[in-house]
Amino acid sequence: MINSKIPQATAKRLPIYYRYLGILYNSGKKRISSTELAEAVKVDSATIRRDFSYFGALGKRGYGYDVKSLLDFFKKTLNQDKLTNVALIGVGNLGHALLNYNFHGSNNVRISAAFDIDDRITGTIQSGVPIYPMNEMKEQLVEQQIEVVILTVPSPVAQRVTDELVTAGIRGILNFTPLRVNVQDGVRIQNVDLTNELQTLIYFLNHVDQPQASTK
Ligand SMILES: NC(=O)c1ccc[n+]([C@@H]2O[C@H](COP(=O)([O-])OP(=O)(O)OC[C@H]3O[C@@H](n4cnc5c(N)ncnc54)[C@H](O)[C@@H]3O)[C@@H](O)[C@H]2O)c1
Repeated sequence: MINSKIPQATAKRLPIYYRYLGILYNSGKKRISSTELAEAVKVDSATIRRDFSYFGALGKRGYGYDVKSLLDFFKKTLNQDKLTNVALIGVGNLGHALLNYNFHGSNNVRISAAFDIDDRITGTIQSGVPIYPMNEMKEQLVEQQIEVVILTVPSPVAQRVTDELVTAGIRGILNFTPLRVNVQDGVRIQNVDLTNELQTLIYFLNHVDQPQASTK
């Protein structure tokens, strides 16, 4: 279980380590040094050692890391040893794309239910996932034991829908809307904003990674 004192930046790197360890394991590799791991995941080895130190002794000095035990450890820590059903709220342009993708790369996370107010799509099945009307949301979330949702509704309704989700017992929201929604303690929000990411990239290109002026 991830300790709540673990920094957000460390928690965000865990899936990267987990994914790469899976690739290594499938290719037959048994052991890896922190330097090799650092080169592969593009995270410096001091950061990797610090990240791993939050979980106690995961490797041995001079030996490196045992790939299988590290993989098993992260699998458990990231809850990848069991299937997690998530719900999608708002099946518009972005919602359809996410339904279509449905985390094909992961065996352990899937969208099992989606919700919308548009009666042209409620009652249908899209990409293998049933779309329910919002008035069935609470009942379905409880029945399917869903605690995590992906929020892709228009921003003007995002707070109202979030309040409904929290009342229905949701504990985690992956928020794609531009609104920074408010929730009570105990509910975790992870914001995803492609515009921000793109603006940050463009900022770095223009201010930090400026190519040297040509001397010709
Ligand atoms: N984070 C990102 O990078 C990113 C990228 C694109 C879009 N977005 C955001 O994602 C959201 C969805 O964008 P889109 O282009 O798919 O919009 P869209 O209008 O195509 O889809 C919104 C869907 O939500 C449904 N909806 C409206 N009110 C609802 C309610 N109260 N309850 C449930 N469903 C409701 C609509 O019927 C529609 O199907 C917007 O907030 C948009 O700003 C974020």
